[in-house]
Amino acid sequence: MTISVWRYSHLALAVSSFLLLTLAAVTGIILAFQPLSEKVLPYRTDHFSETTLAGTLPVLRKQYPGISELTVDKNQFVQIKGSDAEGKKLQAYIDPQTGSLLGYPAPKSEFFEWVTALHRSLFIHETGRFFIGLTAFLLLLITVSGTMLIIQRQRGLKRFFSRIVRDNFAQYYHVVLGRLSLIPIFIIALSGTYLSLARFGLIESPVVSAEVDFDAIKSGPVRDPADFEVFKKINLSEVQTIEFPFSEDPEDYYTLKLTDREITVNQINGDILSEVRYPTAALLTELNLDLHTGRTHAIWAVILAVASGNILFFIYSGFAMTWKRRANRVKNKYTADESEFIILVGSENGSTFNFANAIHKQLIAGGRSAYVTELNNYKVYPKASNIIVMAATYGLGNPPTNAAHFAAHLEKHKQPRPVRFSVVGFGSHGYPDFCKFAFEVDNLLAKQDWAVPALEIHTVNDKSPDEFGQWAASWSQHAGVALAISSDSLTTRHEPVQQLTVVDKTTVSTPGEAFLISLRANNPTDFTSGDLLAIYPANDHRERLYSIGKVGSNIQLSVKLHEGGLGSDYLYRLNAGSEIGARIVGNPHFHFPENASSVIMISNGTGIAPFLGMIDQQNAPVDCRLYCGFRDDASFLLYKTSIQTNLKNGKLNSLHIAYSREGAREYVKDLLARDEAFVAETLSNNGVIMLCGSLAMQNNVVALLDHICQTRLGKNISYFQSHGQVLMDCY
Ligand SMILES: Cc1cc2nc3c(=O)[nH]c(=O)nc-3n(C[C@H](O)[C@H](O)[C@H](O)COP(=O)(O)O)c2cc1C
Repeated sequence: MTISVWRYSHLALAVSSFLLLTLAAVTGIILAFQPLSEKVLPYRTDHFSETTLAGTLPVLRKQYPGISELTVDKNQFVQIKGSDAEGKKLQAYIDPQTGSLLGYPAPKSEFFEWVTALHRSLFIHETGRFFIGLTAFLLLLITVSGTMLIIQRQRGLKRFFSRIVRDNFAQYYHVVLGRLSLIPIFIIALSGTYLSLARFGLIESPVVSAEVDFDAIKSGPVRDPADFEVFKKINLSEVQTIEFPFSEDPEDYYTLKLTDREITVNQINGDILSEVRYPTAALLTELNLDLHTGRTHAIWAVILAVASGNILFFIYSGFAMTWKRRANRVKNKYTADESEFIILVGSENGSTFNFANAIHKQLIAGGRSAYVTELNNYKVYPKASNIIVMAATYGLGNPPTNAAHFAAHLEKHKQPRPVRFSVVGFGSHGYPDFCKFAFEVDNLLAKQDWAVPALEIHTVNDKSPDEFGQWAASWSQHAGVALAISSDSLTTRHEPVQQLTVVDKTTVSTPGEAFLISLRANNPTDFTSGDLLAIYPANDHRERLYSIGKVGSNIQLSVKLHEGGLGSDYLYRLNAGSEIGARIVGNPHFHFPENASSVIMISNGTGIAPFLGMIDQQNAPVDCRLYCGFRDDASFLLYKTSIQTNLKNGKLNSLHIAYSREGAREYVKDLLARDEAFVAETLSNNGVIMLCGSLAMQNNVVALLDHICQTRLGKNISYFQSHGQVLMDCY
């Protein structure tokens, strides 16, 4: 089944149930505190679980001759009912072994009663119960469709719990929390559905009662109840209620309502008079009540409260995601048939529409007829001279939902005249199949006899406005259409910045060299090596990202000073003590692996920055090796001291340097080619390879790694990428 079916079902179910689901979740959170508030009462005794009926019933009957009933509640509090020595009504919690009085039951909390009624029936009796039952069932379906979506997103059940790439807050936590609370929410939904079905008689749960044959009741021999075999065998923890004999007559007997059966016992000789097991449906009803209310275990009650809280978060984040998707849709001024420029978009979460809109607006403003639509709507465009495809990639290099039928439509609809085309792929290097779908679209278009390639395919990593700007500039030149795309309209709004103070900065003698700058967050902040620091050099939309090395508790960046470079120039002009506003962006896909025993770090140039921090942070016995490339020995000098210290103290096991402009004039790839066997061994022993630096280096190294993987391990590199064994953060 395609992702769209599950997504639309998930959304439709959520939309149809969100009001009642919100109410049920809020009341559910409150009600989870009811068992917690009861469990703290001091009526539970330490020896409860070792007490048998033989040890308690004779004691109680002697101490309270007017006792008529004993109940054990879900908190394991023992309560008796009857009359006291003066014949007054008695209802109290007691210690089952000594019979001593522990306290009197308080009247039920009106607040909890009120919330329970709202939770169960919305105060409208059976109608309300029906709607609440329906909501529980819809929640069950939402859980199933959500699970299917996670399986598809994670590309298989096996990787259900593997790393999630962070796209945006709502989406990331919708999935992360969804995975964590899946089982409790499934249980809440299933038990709620079951209880409603039982309540409406759709699951029959007949009340059974033991039948006693009065003719068979014997009046002897008289035995001490403490010696009754049946009482010796039954523990208090198995008891729900015990009805005591009304008088001393043999015809009056004990009725033991246990958790799984009902037994009647002759009060004279301890014979079992009758025994009947409860039907499975009744046992299941009890189990579902326990699971749905958390009344038996405090920890489970807390889990239910947290899971109900998560349901509220899912409602918020689910709608936030949907809103974002819809907000980016387009309004067309011209029809498809009258437009010269056709922009076809493949987008799952809507951000690619943002880019398409920017181009669309510019074309319209320039007096051109342009039309934007989804790739699935592809058809014949009689007046088209240019087609631009902007396509994201999802899952196993799959098309987004709104592009899934493009290939079939393309086969069917031939354009009547030559049309120039250009494909822009939107993707993320965090995924193994970078922009795969866009490449497929490019290939498919290239095969059409009417299609004339205008440009080579362009890719945009992580919605980079700069990379998109590069494509826009090339395309506008090629198509002879003026475009002025401001990154303002493309940069997604960023979260508030925080203040950092410059601790230290090295100097350079000429532009083109790199420098190190260390910053300290003014307020405590959680970050680690591999995260990114976003700075805003001109205090406007323009954002520059740098890979962080956490050295000590400081943020250390390694920056190449570009002449006139916005970010590098800004950072270089800072002095110790200066304050800047910046934002730490979590980049979990490039954190040092938690469980690997060996890690190969590969970098070129300033890509060494996160590794300096990762090496510095080492305190576990991980075999860390660094392969790095520089122009010459002078470029390496900046990092030499700290690396040599870490080599000496054992945090780094070995260092391999390639100089491209002196000595053997080689690249980091050449070093790896020499150590091919070791690279293969690292991967086959579940080690991890991390790459940081330029995309050119990444391309060369990935090609080599793929060759090593295929020849020595019989697998493609994508196998190791999807198992989190090859991590990349290149730019
Ligand atoms: C669940 C998920 C899977 C993704 N899979 C890939 C992938 O396989 N290859 C890739 O290059 N990008 C992948 N991406 C990144 C998206 O293609 C990228 O963020 C794109 O800009 C999103 O565009 P949209 O908001 O228009 O859907 C994935 C993103 C998500 C959330």
